[in-house]
Amino acid sequence: MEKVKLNIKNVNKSYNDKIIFENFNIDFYKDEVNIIMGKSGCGKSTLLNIISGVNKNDGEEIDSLKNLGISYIFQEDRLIEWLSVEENIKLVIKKLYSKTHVDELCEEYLKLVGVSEYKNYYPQMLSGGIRQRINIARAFVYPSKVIVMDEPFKSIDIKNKKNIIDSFKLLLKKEKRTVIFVTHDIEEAIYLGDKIIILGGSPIKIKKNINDCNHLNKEDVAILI
Ligand SMILES: Nc1ncnc2c1ncn2[C@@H]1O[C@H](COP(=O)(O)OP(=O)(O)OP(=O)(O)O)[C@@H](O)[C@H]1O
Repeated sequence: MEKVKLNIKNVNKSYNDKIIFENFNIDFYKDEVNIIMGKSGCGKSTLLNIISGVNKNDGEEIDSLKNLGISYIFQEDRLIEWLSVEENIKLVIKKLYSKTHVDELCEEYLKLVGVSEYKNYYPQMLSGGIRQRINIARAFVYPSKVIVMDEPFKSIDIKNKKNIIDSFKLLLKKEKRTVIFVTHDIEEAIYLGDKIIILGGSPIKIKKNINDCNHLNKEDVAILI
């Protein structure tokens, strides 16, 4: 079956006199994990910010993904320190559903990422790994169609990283979302990605679209970055 694509067209961005993007087009597979890779400073975060409508495109406004509803997961979690874990989760859905349903969803998602026992804790009482799991649960509990992730597992130690990535996979298995995910970690990209897009050059071009990530190995990808 032909995969459904989300097309982003005519991205333009310059900083001072440096052109980062010039009439740049990119496609993402709907409801799959789209990984974006490329050398440091090439423009990955800039692209995420434009396609999600956080930053303005230079020139004509683009048809961004904003209208689909977006959840963000960054390297640093954005938990609110003065709210408990449970309150942090409920905050993003309390206007959408009845109180009973909000309670149910909160319980369900905290359980899915394995942190139910911390529901009454405050973020500063928790480790970075637990905080990031809560952050992921919060991104998923909100009924967004798109999840934008910018190196979310970068500062997590290897042991916790594996657990967190597995929680993330479990959430994706439960419900389909279009994930647009920037990472420098090739293993992470191969493990999670359905499509890997490698960016490079100045202005940026797509150096390679890897549309089938089965049977890829680290060296295949490393050589392309
Ligand atoms: N607000 C800004 N003002 C001026 N230059 C900027 C600004 N934001 C980004 N840049 C420049 O644009 C280029 C792309 O930056 P960007 O952060 O998008 O790269 P990146 O690929 O995400 O990098 P990394 O992998 O290191 O996170 C860099 O040269 C950066 O210095």
